[in-house]
Amino acid sequence: MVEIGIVMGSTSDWEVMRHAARQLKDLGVGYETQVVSAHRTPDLLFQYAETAQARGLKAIIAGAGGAAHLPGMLAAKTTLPILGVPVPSKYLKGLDSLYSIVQMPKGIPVATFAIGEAGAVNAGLFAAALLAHHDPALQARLAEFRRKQTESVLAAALPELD
Ligand SMILES: Nc1c(C(=O)O)ncn1[C@@H]1O[C@H](COP(=O)(O)O)[C@@H](O)[C@H]1O
Repeated sequence: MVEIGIVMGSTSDWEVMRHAARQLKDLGVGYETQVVSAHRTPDLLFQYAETAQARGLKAIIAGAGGAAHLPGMLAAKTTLPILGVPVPSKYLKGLDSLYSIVQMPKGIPVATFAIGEAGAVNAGLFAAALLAHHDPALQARLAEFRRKQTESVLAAALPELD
């Protein structure tokens, strides 16, 4: 069952956004992926947002770079939670993406994550946490992910000096 939408402004965002998909896949969460752009495919954006809830989506992860209007415009057209991922941009290194996504006017919220891979990973984990609220098996898988992460950090050794 597809419950999370992962959308991005361009195919060039996939290198970052695939990390959100990876988390969801590893946790057994059903997701779909699609390129949707507020600027380049505005009609598709409206259609995607307006049909998302009826199609069974519970949240949408939206990644975009530069003048990143995609997450905010989705949030304007659906009351589903929108998880915004600022994709690094060529000249401003993603600060433009971050500011575009995080500085929403009051009344239309977008949950904004870190720039780049860490943001995409955490958006995936956060989406899973939203669903886990009503899914004990998923909650257990998330807890196991945390347990293994802790284990690998504790097992890590720092390099010796020459
Ligand atoms: N920020 C947006 C939106 C949007 O917000 O609707 N649509 C595309 N883009 C961004 O443009 C950047 C460059 O895109 P190209 O690599 O296709 O030129 C991408 O990071 C994309 O998210």
